[in-house]
Amino acid sequence: MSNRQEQPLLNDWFQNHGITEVECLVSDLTGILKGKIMPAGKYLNGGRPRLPDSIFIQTVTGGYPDDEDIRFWNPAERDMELVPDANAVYLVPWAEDPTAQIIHDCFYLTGEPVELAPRYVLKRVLELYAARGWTPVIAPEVEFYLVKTNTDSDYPLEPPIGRTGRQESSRQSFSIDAVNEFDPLFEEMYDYCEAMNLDLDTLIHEEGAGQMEVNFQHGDPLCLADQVVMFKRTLRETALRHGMYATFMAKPMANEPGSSMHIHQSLLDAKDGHNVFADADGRPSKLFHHFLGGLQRYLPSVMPLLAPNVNSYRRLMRTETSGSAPINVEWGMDNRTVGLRVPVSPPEATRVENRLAGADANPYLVMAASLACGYLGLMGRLEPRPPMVGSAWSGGNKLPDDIGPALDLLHDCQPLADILGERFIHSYLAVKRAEHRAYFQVISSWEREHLLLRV
Ligand SMILES: NC(=O)CC[C@H](N)C(=O)O
Repeated sequence: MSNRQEQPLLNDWFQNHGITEVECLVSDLTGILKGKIMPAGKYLNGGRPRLPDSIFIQTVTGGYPDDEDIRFWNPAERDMELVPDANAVYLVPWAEDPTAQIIHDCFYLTGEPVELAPRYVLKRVLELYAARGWTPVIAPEVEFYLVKTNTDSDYPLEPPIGRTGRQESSRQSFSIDAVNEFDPLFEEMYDYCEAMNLDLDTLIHEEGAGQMEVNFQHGDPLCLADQVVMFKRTLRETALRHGMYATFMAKPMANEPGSSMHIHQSLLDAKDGHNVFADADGRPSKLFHHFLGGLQRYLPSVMPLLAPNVNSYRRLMRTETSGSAPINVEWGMDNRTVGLRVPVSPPEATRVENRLAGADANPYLVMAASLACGYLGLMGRLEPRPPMVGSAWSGGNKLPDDIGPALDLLHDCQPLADILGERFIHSYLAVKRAEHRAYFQVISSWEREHLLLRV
């Protein structure tokens, strides 16, 4: 069954698959799936689970920010009703009893949507585009590492053991055999993804030891953000079944490159479906340049959504092991040293690849943030700087180099708050600042190593 089904088909779909249980899912700010499990019968009879809106002000460690700002923006823990999106209904292919997993939208009992929900933040940006007669198209690429299981957080992660019984010890970019080391795992991953109608395009080996990348077929941003969320869950589960972990941390190992979530973006005319990023003569259009101008102007301010953790900025630091992680918001044709790569393509596929986001980011928020920056460029008719020809590495880091300064930039950018939602931005800032404080309370091995007997 296609994921683009209509609500009345839900009953039929449940019946065809003999569904007995439903997992009602909502992505929190981090991308962690929160929700409730229900018997299918109750669900089909109209039973709708409720959750408090505080799931959207929860930190990754399960705490809540404790400051004035958050109390102002979230004065009560209000109940929300979870409403299924009939286009986001998937099987749980690994479940013993036939189980559905359904992505839900959140509404207050008074009927208004909950502005704090990442999926809603993306929806409101898409509505702005729809009001102008434009349909954004996105193709995400997600990198990840397979690693040995690791149950003691004090120990660094290690590459897993493949079919040969060995660990990778050198760069194996694009090697088919290095992917096949994990054949049984990937066979199962493909089976699961097929059962869930996740539209994977390609799988490749990336630069790092045990690092892979999957590309998704381009399409509707909301549908693709749902798919990335479901893919992450599916892969983590598959890896566990094969005695490994799959991790989407942005920089899981100090001596290996980080993992990104690149997103290719184009814009269609909603009426006739033509790509408005190309002119009639096939050349990149004025709109394309304004979109790029918006990305250049506003991406530094939206970094906390693309690089949401302390760990995310370790990926973006230029070192011998940083690989091709970008450190700037320059653009260029067919150039992987810039943050905004414009691939050589036929006019109908004219697009920009935003290479800034880490694999650790929430896909709803990455797409919302990037499209919001482009939208501001379109509205303000911003012009980009001239394209970068050749290497952009030497220009220095043009992006915030840590989550703290990144949060300050987001705080100071009113145009982004107007688009993404004032209440969302303030809650997000409070949650991220609380996480940053919690991180600072941990004394690291570096401090014990270098400061213990020297200062
Ligand atoms: N294929 C690539 O471009 C590698 C990207 C790199 N791993 C990053 O983190 O950005």
